[in-house]
Parts: sequence; structure tokens; C-alpha cells
Amino acid sequence: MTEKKCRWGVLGAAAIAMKNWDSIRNSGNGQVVAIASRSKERSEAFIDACQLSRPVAERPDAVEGYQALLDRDDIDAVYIPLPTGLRKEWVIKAAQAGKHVMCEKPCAVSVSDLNEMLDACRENDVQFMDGVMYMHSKRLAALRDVIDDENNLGQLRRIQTHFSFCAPDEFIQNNIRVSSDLEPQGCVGDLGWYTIRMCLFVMNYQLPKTVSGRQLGEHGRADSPNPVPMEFVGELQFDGGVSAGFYNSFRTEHQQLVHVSGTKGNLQLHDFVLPYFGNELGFEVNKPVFNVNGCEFVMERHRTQHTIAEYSNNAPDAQEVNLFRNFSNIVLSGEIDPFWPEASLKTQIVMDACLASARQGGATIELTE
Ligand SMILES: NC(=O)C1=CN([C@@H]2O[C@H](COP(=O)(O)OP(=O)(O)OC[C@H]3O[C@@H](n4cnc5c(N)ncnc54)[C@H](OP(=O)(O)O)[C@@H]3O)[C@@H](O)[C@H]2O)C=CC1
Ligand SMILES: O=C1CO[C@H](CO)[C@@H](O)[C@@H]1O
Repeated sequence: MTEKKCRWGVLGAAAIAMKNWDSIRNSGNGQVVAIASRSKERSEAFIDACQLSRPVAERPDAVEGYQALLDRDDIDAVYIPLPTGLRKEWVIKAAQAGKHVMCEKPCAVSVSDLNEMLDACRENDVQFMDGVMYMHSKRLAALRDVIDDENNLGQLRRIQTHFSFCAPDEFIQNNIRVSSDLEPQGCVGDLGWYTIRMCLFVMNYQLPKTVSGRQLGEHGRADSPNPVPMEFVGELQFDGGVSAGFYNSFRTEHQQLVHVSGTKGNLQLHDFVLPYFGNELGFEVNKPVFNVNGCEFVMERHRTQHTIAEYSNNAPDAQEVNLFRNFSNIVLSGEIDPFWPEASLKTQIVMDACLASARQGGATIELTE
């Protein structure tokens, strides 16, 4: 007897959907059934390219138009990597068609839009989850254990996260991320979603009580009605005296820093979103000791390196594969998991408030639960 699989449809022949074609292929419990594009030629070309690179036994159908895919009754779940400006419409239509929704990040243009999207999912009894891959890495559980054991970092005081890359000219001129119609939050939506989520993860999803944000640069491609953030810093203040800062930019070369400081030590990792290539993921805990003895001043390192056996990409245990496998398991079990929409909503609340602060010149914004 063949085991039941989650039957996937994809809305949009997006670049990231090629990676996730392989994620579904490697998941063991999912199968891509159809790819929809605004143009039939593009969906055929997308399938051809994927079949050349990572072939699957049953060639998925190429569908013209997103609604045509939602109208099919052989699809359980849809993956929506459409630009953020279009997501509300298609997430709601997908939920109304009874399809479970894997929604790319940033989930929405605003908290109120995301609430409407989540309401539609709730009303139609379908799962919502965002596409943050690192949430499904084994490294996250290892980080949780280390942070929660006070012998390691002591009491938390500060979280600092950076995620950036230096965009080439072609990106600045053409990419969806530089259009206010398509991705109005610019680098904050594209990269800040991850840095904010990491701060929330470290704080066990406690919302900060105040936030502020400052835009350091903006730009829009020629057809963009408005500029979008190109470089941004945010500050979050939590109850109990913990603060967090994040930095996102399309103007500084690749960096993916997480630095958590406590009264006894600090934790660092440098590849929290896109793990460095290999079969191990890691992070380090530093508890330096400064010894002064007369004329001798010695700073001792005292570093513990933690490693987790997990491939960085394109393997059955890679984080992006776990994302799709975990989602398919939810669909197949019929048990909706409320954690995922809540994590997305909290991330959106913090992101929106930081952007609102930046529009007010860095004003402090209070958040209420
Ligand atoms: N979770 C993760 O790790 C990642 C997430 N992402 C997120 O996924 C989303 C897509 O990113 P990416 O794959 O780079 O984007 P692409 O530009 O490659 O794809 C976007 C797709 O949206 C569809 N689309 C519909 N309307 C428009 C329009 N007006 N203009 C442009 N495209 C349109 C197109 O599909 P068609 O023409 O076939 O209809 C297009 O292929 C982003 O929001 C990004 O933040 C991206 C990379 C990694
Ligand atoms: O989500 C994503 C993963 O990281 C990329 C940067 O390297 C982003 O641009 C992309 O949207």
C-alpha cells in the first residue's frame, strides 16, 4: 500500500519555488501536483527546469492562472511565494478553496491584512505557516536548550541580529524587493522578518513592550510608486530589562549574525538563515575570563562549540525539507497547529511597529498584547 502524501500546488513560478520543489521532493510525505503561473509557458518552463535539475517520477501539471489551481480538487496545500503585495488576495482565496497555506515571508503588507488572512484560514479550518526555514532546523532546539540553562549565558540582557547582502545593480533595477507595489517593506520585509523572528524566539515569543526603528536608506526601481527601505535598524525593549537590536540592509555584504549576551557569557552564530554549506550546523558559547595578576593581563577565551548533524541544504534532513515535511504532517494529521499563525502575527506586529516608528523619525512605539 502506498502511503498517503500531501498534494501540493504552487502559485507562481518564483525563483524560491525551485528550491522548494526539491524540498517537497525530499520530504517523503509530499508531492508537487501542479504549478500555476500567470502564463502557461512560464509554468511549463519552470517544470522543465526543475525536472532537469531534480526530476520527479510524476511530472506536475502546468496550470495557467492561480485560481485555476485553487479550483482543482486534487490539491491539499498551496505554497504561495507571490510578492507580498499580492499575498492577501491569494491566501484568502486559497483558504476559501479549502487549501492549507504555506505563505512566504514577510506574510503581509500590514497587521490588519495578516489578521484577515489568518481569519480566513481559521474559518476554513486550514493550516497557515510562514516559510521561515530555520524554524525547522534542529539547531533551533539546541539553541533553546543552551539559552534556557542559566549556567550558560546567565540572565539575558541583549540580543543583536544582523542580516544583509549587498545587492548588485541588476537587483536594484529589477527585483520585486525594490518595488513598493510588490514588496513595500523592502529590506525590512525581506531580511528583517528573520531578525525580528530570531529576537522573538530568544525571548520565547514574548512581545517587546516598546520598539523603535530608523531608516538609513531607501530606493525604488523605476516603476515603483514609492521608495522602499534599503537599510534599517530597529530596537526592541522587553519587560525585565532585555533589549534587542536588528540591522538589515541591501547595501552591505552577506552577514547573518545572532549575538545573545547574558550576565555569564554570550552565544554567537553567523549563518542563522542560510546555513553555511556542509553537513554540520553550529554555534558557540563564549565565557571569557579576564585575569589580571600584577603586570600580566590575560584575556582567556573559554569557548564551547556546539555542532548539530544536519545538512545545510537539498538533503532529507535540511531545514527547508523539514519545513515542508512538518507542514505536510499537519495536513495529513488533520490537526491544525495554532503556534505557526501566532508566530507570524507577532513578527508582523513588531515589524509594522518598527516601520511606523521610522516614519515618525524613530519615535518610541508602545505595543500592547
Ligand atoms: N523563505 C525563504 O527562504 C525565501 C523566501 N522568499 C520570499 O518569496 C517571495 C518571492 O521571492 P522570489 O522567488 O525571489 O521572487 P520572484 O520574483 O522570483 O518570483 C515571484 C513570482 O510571483 C509571481 N508574480 C505575480 N505577480 C507578479 C508581479 N506583478 N511581478 C512579479 N512577479 C509576480 C511570478 O510568478 P508567475 O509569473 O509565474 O505568475 C513570479 O515568478 C518573496 O516575498 C521573498 O521574500 C524568497 C527567497 C527565499
Ligand atoms: O528569504 C530570503 C532568504 O535570504 C535572501 C537573502 O540572502 C532573501 O533575499 C530571501 O528573500
